[in-house]
Amino acid sequence: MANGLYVHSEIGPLKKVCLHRPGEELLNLTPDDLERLLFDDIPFLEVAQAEHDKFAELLREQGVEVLYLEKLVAEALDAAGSREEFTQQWLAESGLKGKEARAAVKEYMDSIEDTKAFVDKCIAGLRENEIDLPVRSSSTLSELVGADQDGETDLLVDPMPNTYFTRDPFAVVGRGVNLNHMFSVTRNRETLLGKYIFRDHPEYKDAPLWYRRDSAFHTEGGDVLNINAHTLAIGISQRTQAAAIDALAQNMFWGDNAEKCEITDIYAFNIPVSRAFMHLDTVFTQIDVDKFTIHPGIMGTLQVFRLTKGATEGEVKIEELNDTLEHILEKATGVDAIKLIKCGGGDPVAAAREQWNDGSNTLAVAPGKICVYQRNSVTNDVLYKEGLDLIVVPSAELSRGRGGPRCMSMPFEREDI
Ligand SMILES: NC(=O)NCCC[C@H](N)C(=O)O
Repeated sequence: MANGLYVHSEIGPLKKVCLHRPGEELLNLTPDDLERLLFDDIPFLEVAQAEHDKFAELLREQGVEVLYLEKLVAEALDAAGSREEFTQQWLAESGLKGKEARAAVKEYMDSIEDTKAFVDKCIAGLRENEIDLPVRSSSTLSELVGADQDGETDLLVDPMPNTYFTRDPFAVVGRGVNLNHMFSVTRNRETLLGKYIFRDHPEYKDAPLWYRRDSAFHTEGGDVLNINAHTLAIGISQRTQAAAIDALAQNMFWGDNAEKCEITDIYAFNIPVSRAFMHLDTVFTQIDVDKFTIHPGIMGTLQVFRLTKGATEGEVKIEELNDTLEHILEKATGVDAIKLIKCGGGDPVAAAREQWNDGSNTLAVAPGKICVYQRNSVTNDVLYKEGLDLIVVPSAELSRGRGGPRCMSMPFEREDI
């Protein structure tokens, strides 16, 4: 069994990370589709790519091996001969209406010889004017009513513009993976990419899954923080339902792969439901052994629960922790004194503005050494003063998707601390 996954913390020296360079999917964003596709503005692709290339280069300079998601998927499909199966599933989840349209898109996708180019196209989406669609057969009501009902759109298949936020469709925990069922229909298609990597890729196949994309409840990787080998923090948020955490705990403690799972304690943080706070990592990330960045807006309002394995088959114990966040984190991490560093330096206006552009969303490449967005200058000054080593990522265009360095990365391997 091949499985090159190993993540036991948020801050251990980063060895391998999975990214996606934003591609033509961003050229298929139009103002009318922004809200549905979970964007707030249309990034300028050329600049977004240059910023992303810089992010990758900065990571490589730190000795991190950068893996590209689309390449991994292509390698997985080629290695296992599973491109046909993938295509069928991608088509089934593409929102295409009618047999004829589906057959025409299938023919077009099959004609792309190179598997990497095919995966890029699956992510980019398809415009109506890209293929010769057969005249509508009028054989189904949905074809007759068509776009008028769904709102005008010139897209035949939606793009997956959020793919560069590799943090969310799956999350590596220990030596296994939460393969998520995501909150939105549009983003849930990204989990298909993960399904084939962790099933078919020569280096990452047969990964034990702690969560499955066909689960009933939704959860996303931005809510998952690896505190240590045995402790997981997870947000109850707009994107992760409490019921998904119940299911995850059940799988980790009692599921088919439970003997491979090292997690014994799951801390569930109930954060306010809003677009600005969509995931736990938009308000809270670990940056050093004893330090976290935090959006001050959530302090004092947090309800926290601890889930542990019960004594009888299938039992999960749940206790509510009534203590300060610092004390709860001290207990979770085993560190004597935890320091919470406020985004925006405590100024509510700077905090709200910089949190909107992911001031609390940092990626650690080692304890105390973190990637941050350049634009969050107030928060970055505070972090410098606290002694952190900052790797500054240009962010004028990347930030328009509402995700920061942590959102744009999924660690596959970290050294233990
Ligand atoms: N972990 C994260 O906070 N990811 C950012 C995701 C942004 C994306 N536009 C979304 O709404 O899902």
